[in-house]
Amino acid sequence: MTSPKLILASASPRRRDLLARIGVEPARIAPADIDEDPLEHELPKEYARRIGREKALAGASADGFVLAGDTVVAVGRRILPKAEDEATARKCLELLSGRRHRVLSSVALLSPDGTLREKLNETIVKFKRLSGAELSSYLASGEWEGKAGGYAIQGAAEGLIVSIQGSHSSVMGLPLYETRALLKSAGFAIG
Ligand SMILES: Cc1cn([C@H]2C[C@H](O)[C@@H](COP(=O)(O)OP(=O)(O)OP(=O)(O)O)O2)c(=O)[nH]c1=O
Repeated sequence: MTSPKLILASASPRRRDLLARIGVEPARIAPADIDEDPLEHELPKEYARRIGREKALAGASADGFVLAGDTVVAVGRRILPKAEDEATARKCLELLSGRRHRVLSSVALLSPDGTLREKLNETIVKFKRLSGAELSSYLASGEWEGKAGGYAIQGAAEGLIVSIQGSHSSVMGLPLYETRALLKSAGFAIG
């Protein structure tokens, strides 16, 4: 009998690269097309958990494990958007400048028998106070595009980050410690 395969329900190339670091190669990539709008009054942690879960459930498959995740940048109870344009990225970065914020990354794993397991990582990131020139130069890099909170730690933004308390992989999109633990507890063979 062949062991069940892994389906990654994510369009994010970063999640694929991060998984490869722990020796996991998905057999298939099947991005979930779900409504990612937060519910009214939904708290950031609840939102991250719900979206991770919904992505995994949308990819439900009888012949494999389905792995999904969601990364949310939050300031207090406020969920920052994914920056799709420069004005949104600027607003996010002005808000993050000189202060701490939370990055919440959920990971959800659906087993072939229908069992859903999930974990959430919370990491605190602190940005330096950004000067006008720093802000403009970061915006010109375009690295913020499609990123939650308008920055990508895996690029130039790391030069503007004073500290990170928690998990670097989580800020990038997939908390590897939690992901490995979930896969192990579900009985998925990790190399
Ligand atoms: C804060 C931060 C976010 N991000 C990215 C990770 C996620 O791709 C994105 C948050 O959006 P997500 O909805 O978590 O992921 P996605 O849209 O890329 O992929 P899919 O929904 O198909 O799984 O922001 C970084 O790459 N680096 C960072 O430092």
